[in-house]
Amino acid sequence: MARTRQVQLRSSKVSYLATKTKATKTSDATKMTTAVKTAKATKTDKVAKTTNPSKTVKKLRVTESAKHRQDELRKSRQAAHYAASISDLLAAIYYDINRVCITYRAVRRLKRTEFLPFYKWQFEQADKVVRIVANLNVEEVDPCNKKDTDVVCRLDGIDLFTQELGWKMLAICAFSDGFRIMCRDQQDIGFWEAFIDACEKNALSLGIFARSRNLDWRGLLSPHLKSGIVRIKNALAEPPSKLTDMHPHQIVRQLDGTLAKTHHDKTRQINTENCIFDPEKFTGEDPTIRTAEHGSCDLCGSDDPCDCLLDGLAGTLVELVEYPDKGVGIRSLTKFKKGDILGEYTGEIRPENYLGDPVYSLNLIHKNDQHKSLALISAVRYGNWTRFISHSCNSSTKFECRTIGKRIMMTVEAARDIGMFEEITIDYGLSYWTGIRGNCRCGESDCISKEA
Ligand SMILES: C[S@@+](CC[C@H](N)C(=O)[O-])C[C@H]1O[C@@H](n2cnc3c(N)ncnc32)[C@H](O)[C@@H]1O
Repeated sequence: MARTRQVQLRSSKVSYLATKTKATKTSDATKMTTAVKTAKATKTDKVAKTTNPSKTVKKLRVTESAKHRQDELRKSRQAAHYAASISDLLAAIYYDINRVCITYRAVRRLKRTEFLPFYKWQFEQADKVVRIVANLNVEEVDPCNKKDTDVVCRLDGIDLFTQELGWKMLAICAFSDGFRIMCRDQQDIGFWEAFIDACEKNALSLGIFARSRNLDWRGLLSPHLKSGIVRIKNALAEPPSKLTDMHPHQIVRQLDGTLAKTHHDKTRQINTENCIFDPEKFTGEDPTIRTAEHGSCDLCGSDDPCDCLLDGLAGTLVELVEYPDKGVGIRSLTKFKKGDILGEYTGEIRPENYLGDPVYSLNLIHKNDQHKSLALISAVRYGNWTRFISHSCNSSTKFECRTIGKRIMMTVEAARDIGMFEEITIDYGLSYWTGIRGNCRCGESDCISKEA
């Protein structure tokens, strides 16, 4: 039986706890840093009083730019030092938020009330984090207040986080177990600084991720409207999202940071989780229906049609991003392992000689005969996120033909481990780049179009 595995995304708690940096500095250390900074500032003031003012301004500027450079250097060293833990933590945050949103949707839309206690608990925990930081900004609170030590004990990092990234980002991240564990345990302010930097770089991505999945971050902030904290008021003044009615895979973050709806030749592209068979568009039986000639199920091994389904979890942890020279592509918001099935390539089933979609169509091939094409899967109008994967001459995924449950399908599978925030790529095949579609711009050293 072919090696297959549904994606096994690691539990956020476990992955973060495994990499959590040991506490090295205490909050006293932070106070010390502040004291040193103050002492330095006082020293500078003294210098200003005893020397020529113009020289001093210059000197101060030089000192400032040197300090800025030093600061940048220190930050980049910190980032490199903590990179692995931070990328694990960010993966945990996306994973946790996604889980909360899936649960919320199950309760609200599917009336799956058994998930309500989990959602309520997550909301309460997130609420505690926001409340503690809000209290801190209104009045001094005892950071070791017994009541709340289970949620947040270290206020330096989380307060800095809120100052730098704002209340909306705090409310979004507060829904994550991984983030809350960090708030409770992480005493190293250097780690917090590097983490804040990484979050800042991905703030837009996190914001879109939360908004397009309907995360109720406003619900956490609105009780604090009366607190007088202006930045909370400002965060809530942001107009409510227009993205909530759209599937996350119909929204693209463009190079200039703006959002666009997916389209091709002025026609909107719609998300579909399954292939669409229309007898008016394909003569004969639906070629995606499993028959004996397609062998056993690749998930359970059964020789008869079974109830196995490919779960779509991997697809919920990717985002659509515009890449230079290539158009829309796919950015991973988690880590995948070699062999993971990332998703099914979906679209409308068309005959093999269909010429209406030269850009997105893929052959549905026979599992036991790679040269036999059963149909075309045309994804120009209907399809899922997999249709946006760019080509690379050194790709991270590959197409496979699979028998799963009652169907046969083309899947996208990890050909090697894929890192957090990496662009997911696939090999379109040599013939793709010989026609009207221009040259490959993957930039790999052995790119097929390099000489072109
Ligand atoms: C299946 S679509 C992928 C999604 C597409 N980028 C979009 O914006 O909808 C294939 C098209 O993407 C672009 N593309 C993908 N990979 C590319 C690459 N390595 N170099 C240049 N263009 C690429 C080309 O325009 C190609 O025809």
